[in-house]
Amino acid sequence: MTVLVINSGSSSIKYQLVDPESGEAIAVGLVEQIGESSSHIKHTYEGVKHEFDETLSDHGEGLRFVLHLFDTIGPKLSEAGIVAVGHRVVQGGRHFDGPALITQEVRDLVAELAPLAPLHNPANLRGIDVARDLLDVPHVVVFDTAFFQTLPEEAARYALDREIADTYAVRRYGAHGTSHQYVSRKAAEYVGREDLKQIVLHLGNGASVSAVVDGEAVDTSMGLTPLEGLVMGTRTGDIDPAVIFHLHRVAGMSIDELDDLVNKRSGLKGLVGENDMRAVWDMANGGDANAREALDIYVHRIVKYIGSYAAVMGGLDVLTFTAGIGENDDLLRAEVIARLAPFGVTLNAETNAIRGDEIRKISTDESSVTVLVIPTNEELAIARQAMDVVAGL
Ligand SMILES: Nc1ncnc2c1ncn2[C@@H]1O[C@H](COP(=O)(O)OP(=O)(O)O)[C@@H](O)[C@H]1O
Ligand SMILES: CC(=O)OP(=O)(O)O
Ligand SMILES: [Mg+2]
Repeated sequence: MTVLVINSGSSSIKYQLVDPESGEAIAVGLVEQIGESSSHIKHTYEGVKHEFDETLSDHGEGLRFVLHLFDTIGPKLSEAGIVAVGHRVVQGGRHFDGPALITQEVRDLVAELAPLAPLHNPANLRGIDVARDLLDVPHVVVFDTAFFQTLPEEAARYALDREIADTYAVRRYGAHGTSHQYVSRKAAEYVGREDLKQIVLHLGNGASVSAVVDGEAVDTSMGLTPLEGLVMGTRTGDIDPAVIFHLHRVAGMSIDELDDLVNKRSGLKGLVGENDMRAVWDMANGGDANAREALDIYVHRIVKYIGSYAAVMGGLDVLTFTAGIGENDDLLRAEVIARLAPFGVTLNAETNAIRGDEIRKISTDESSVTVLVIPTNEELAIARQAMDVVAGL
């Protein structure tokens, strides 16, 4: 029994054929740079990584290519015991507080919500359409926003004209919820207690932070769209919204140009020209002052959120780093923790230097807060939620 999980990002598709019970990934792959002149595809099966360069104009073509790889390299999808396909969808608005079987109505809602996740929902939708066309099993959508449906109104409602906000469904929906839920549960299991005040830092290309009390989300940094909050690979995170009006008025930029600026040409990319954190470190180590400043801005924003969420929760028991940067960048973690020294948080430099897929505690036993690194696994979480839906059919 297996589940095929499809996680379409803004310019990528991550996929896994996974056994939801054991958690074993039977085949995993990644398609990158979709829509650029050459896309790169990696497909790993039976311990062998197969790589290709191919022109793939959109996510539909990308997914067709991937499904073809299963037939040529393996495992053959018709013989893989697939009982469901699980799709990641970033924006579910207020319609979904859990996974949903894809029906025409659900598909239409995902399409309708596209303006609230412009980099993600259209790509998610293309993946859904192609996969439904080619695989005749139940398809389930798992929403990034579902975990944040419990946010109290004081965190979810913006101080905006109430009628306008409600008419146009303007509020904080959050994103990366599947990861924040998976990681905060793992953290609770690790420390052996449910009654915890936790902060989860999901630092990937997109980045977000959540505050979780006794397993429920009470605040998160992404907002109406995945633009608000932390500094990201190409997104600004928090800025004064007046920056938009100002640039529209003084620089004559259109709304679409400004949308593109803040979503695709800002963040690390806007500050130093590179959106890959490893490249930013290389530049900073080579003496590039802008790159060092970008790291400072990145860390400053994270520390600001940790402080405010600790205050919102009235304390902090566990702080967890996850996703590409959170899991792999020990230097960045050390810089964040060093800034928390006045609050009694202390780093264990030895465990912080460990690399790998194991959960590890990177604070000392004396530290006022337990600091963990927990690899996220959105694909496994999606596979398990898809199984729950299928089991109820
Ligand atoms: N060893 C590393 N040090 C610093 N950053 C890393 C390292 N490995 C990966 N990353 C960063 O992780 C990010 C991608 O994270 P990921 O969670 O895969 O993002 P997404 O799911 O949004 O594509 C990239 O910015 C990459 O630079
Ligand atoms: C919501 C979001 O930013 O997702 P990703 O990090 O996959 O781009
Ligand atoms: Mg991601």
